[in-house]
Amino acid sequence: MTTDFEKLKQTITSTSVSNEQAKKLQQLIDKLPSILSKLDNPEYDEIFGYRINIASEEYVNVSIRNEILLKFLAADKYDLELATKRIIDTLNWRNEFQPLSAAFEEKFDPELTKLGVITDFGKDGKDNLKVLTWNLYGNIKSPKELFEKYGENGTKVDINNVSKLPGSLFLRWRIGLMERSLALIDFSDSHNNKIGQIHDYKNVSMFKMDPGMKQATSQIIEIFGQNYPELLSIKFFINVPAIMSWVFTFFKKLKIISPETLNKFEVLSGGDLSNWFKRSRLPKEYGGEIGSKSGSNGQTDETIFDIEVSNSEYKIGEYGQVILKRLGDKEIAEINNDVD
Ligand code: HEM
Repeated sequence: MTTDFEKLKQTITSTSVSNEQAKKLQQLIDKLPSILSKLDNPEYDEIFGYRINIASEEYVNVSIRNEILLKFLAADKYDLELATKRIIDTLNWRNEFQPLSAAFEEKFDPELTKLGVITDFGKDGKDNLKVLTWNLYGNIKSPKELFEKYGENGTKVDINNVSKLPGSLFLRWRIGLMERSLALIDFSDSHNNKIGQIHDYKNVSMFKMDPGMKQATSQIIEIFGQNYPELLSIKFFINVPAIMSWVFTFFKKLKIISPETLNKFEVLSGGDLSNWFKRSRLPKEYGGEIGSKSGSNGQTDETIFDIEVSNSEYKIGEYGQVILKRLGDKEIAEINNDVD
C-alpha cells in the first residue's frame, strides 16, 4: 500500500528528495493556509503562473505546486521558518509588482527590448540549459542616458494603464523577461526546470558606475535573489573586457550575491559559447554555424534576435491567465471610478 508520504515523494520528479526533505515539504504544505492568511492580500496565491494553495482549490496543480515549494525550501537549505518567510515575501512582492503583467501585458520601447532575448534550444540544449535569457547590456550606448530615461527616477510612462504598478520601466522589462523565460520551462522535468542566463558585454566601451545603473543593478540582484529561488543553472558573462574583471571582485565584496549564485558564474573574455551549446543552434558571433541572411543591406549574419522565441510560443498557465484577467478587470474598474 502506498503511504501518503510516498505519494508526496512521487509528486517530485525534478530531483530526488530524501525522507527528511520530503518531511519538510509536507510541513510546508500543511502551513499553506496559515501562510496565505498572513499575506497583504490573502487572495494572491500565484507564483510563476501557478496557484500555491491547498489541493482542493480550483487550478491547483499539486505536482507543480510541490516542485515550486521545494525550490523555496532548497534555497533556504530546508529551514522551514526561513522558507516560510521567503514565500510570504515573494507572494507579497508578486501581489504588488504583478510580474505576469510585466511579462505578458506590458509593451516596452525598442531601446529596452533590444537589450534582451529569450531562446529555447529544446532537445538540442543540455540539461537545464535549454531555455536561455540573453542580456545584451553591451548594446547600451550610454548607461547614463538609458537609466535617466528608464531607471527609478525616469519618467513613468503610462503604458496600458500600468503606470500605477511599481518599479522603473527597466525593472519591469527585466522582470518581464525573466517571467517569460519561466513560462518555457517545466518545473517537474529534471532536464528543464532551470534556465541559463547570458550577459553579453560586447562593446561596453566606458564603464563608469553610473548611479542609475548601479541602483538598477543592485535592485535586480536583490529581487532575483529573494524571489526566484533555484531557477538558474549557469550565468555566463561573455565578451568581458579584461580591464573590467574588477567588477566581480566588487560584487563579491558587496556580499549582495549569495556564494551559491557566485558559484554559477562562468566568465569568458570572448563570445564563443560552442563548448556549452550546439553549434548548429548558435549564431556565428557566439561560435555557431547559423549563417547569413539576405536583406535590404545585402548579406548579413543572422543574430540572436533571429532565433528568439516568438510571442505565440509562450504557454501562460491556466491560473496565470486568471490572474491577468483579474488585474485587467481591476484596471478597468479603476478607470471607471476615475471617470465617475
Ligand atoms: C553597460 C554596462 C553594464 C550594464 C548596463 C549592466 C547591467 C547589469 C544589470 C541590470 C544587472 C542585474 C542582473 C540582471 O539583469 O540579470 C547586472 C548584473 C551584473 N553585472 Fe552588469 N552591467 C554592465 C557591465 C558589467 C560589466 C562590465 C561586468 C563585469 C565585468 C558586469 C558584471 C555583473 C555582475 C557580476 C552582475 C551580477 C549578476 C547576478 O547576480 O545576477 N556588469 N548588470
